[in-house]
Amino acid sequence: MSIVVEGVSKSFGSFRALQDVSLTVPEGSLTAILGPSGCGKSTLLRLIAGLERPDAGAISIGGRDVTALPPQRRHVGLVFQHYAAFKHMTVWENVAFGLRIRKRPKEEIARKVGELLDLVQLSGWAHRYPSQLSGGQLQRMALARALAVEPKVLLLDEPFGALDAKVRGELRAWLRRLHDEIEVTTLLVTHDQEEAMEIADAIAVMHQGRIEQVDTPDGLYDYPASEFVMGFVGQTCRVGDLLIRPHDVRILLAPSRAARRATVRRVARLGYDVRVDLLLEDGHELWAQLSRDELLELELAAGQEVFIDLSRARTFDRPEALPLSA
Ligand SMILES: Nc1ncnc2c1ncn2[C@@H]1O[C@H](COP(=O)(O)OP(=O)(O)OP(=O)(O)O)[C@@H](O)[C@H]1O
Repeated sequence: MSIVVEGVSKSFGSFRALQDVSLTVPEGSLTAILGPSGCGKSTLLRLIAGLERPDAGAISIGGRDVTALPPQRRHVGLVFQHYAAFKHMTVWENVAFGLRIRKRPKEEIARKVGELLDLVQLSGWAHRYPSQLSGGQLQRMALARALAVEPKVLLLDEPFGALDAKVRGELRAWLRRLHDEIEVTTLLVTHDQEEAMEIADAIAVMHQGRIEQVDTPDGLYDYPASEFVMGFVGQTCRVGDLLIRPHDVRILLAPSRAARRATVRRVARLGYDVRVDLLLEDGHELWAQLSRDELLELELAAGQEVFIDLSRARTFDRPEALPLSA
C-alpha cells in the first residue's frame, strides 16, 4: 500500500521539527529518508506510525486517511535501531508474540512463525534466547516480529545503526532481497548515504525539517537540486561559486581555453583510486579523483604545473546547471 504524506508540520514547543513535508511512497517500493542528525527523519516516521500527531497536514496509507487513527489501527510494522526484545522469551516466542495477543489459532501461528524464521534465516535459532544472538540476528528477529502481523507498510528507523560496518553491509543486501521477495511498501530512515544509495528505489533527502529532493539514487547524484543534496550524497569540492565532484575534475598537461592553471600539491594512492590535491593559481584548493591508470598516463608528481578543466562543475545560484566558461 502506498503512503502519502501531505503538507505535514510538527513543532515541539517553539522548535519546528517538520515544515510542510509532503512525500509519496509508492506501493511496493523501498524508499529511504536520508538526512543528517536532527533533520526530522525519525519525527516523520513516528508521525506515519501514529506515535506522534501532526500539527497540520494529513497522512494516508493505502488511500485511507489515518491522520486521526491510533498506531494499532494503522497496520504498520516498526523496527528501531535498539530493538527491545523480550529477554525471557525465545526467538520463536518473540516472533509469535503479536499473533498470540491477536489470539490467532495455534496452527496458524506455528506455520507463520516457521515461515518468517525461514525468511529471516533464523530457523536454526528458534529456541535460543535473545541474549544468545548477535546484533545482526537480533535485528533480523525484529524484522520477523514486525512482519508477523502482516503490516501494510514497514517502517524502519536506522534498523542497522548499532551494528558494525561489515554486518550492516550484509544486512543491507539481505533487506533488499527480503523486500523484493515480500514486496511490502517500506520506508527506511538512515543518515548513511551509502546505505540509502545501495538499497533504496527512491530517496527523500531531508534538511532542517524539510524535504529537499525526492529522486532515484542516480537522479540525486547526477542532478542534485541543491548544494545541500549535492554535498550530502557524494563528495564535492568548492571553487568559488562552483561545485564539482572530484571525479569530474579533469587534469590536463597542456593549456586549453577553458582550463585553469594549477599546481599539484600531493598525490596519494587510495587503493585503486588516486587523490590528487591541487592548488589553483587564484588560491583555491581542490582535489581530483583519478584511477590508477589515469595517474600512470598523466605521470603526475608533487610540484608539477597542470591545467584544470572545471567544465563539469555546477552552481546552484540559478536553477539550471551552469557549465564554466573560460
Ligand atoms: N519529543 C520531542 N520533544 C522535543 N524535541 C524533539 C522531540 N522529538 C524530536 N525533537 C527534536 O526534533 C528534531 C528532529 O528530531 P528527529 O529525531 O526527528 O531527528 P532525526 O533526523 O531522526 O535525527 P537522528 O538521526 O539524530 O535520530 C531534533 O532537533 C530533536 O531534538
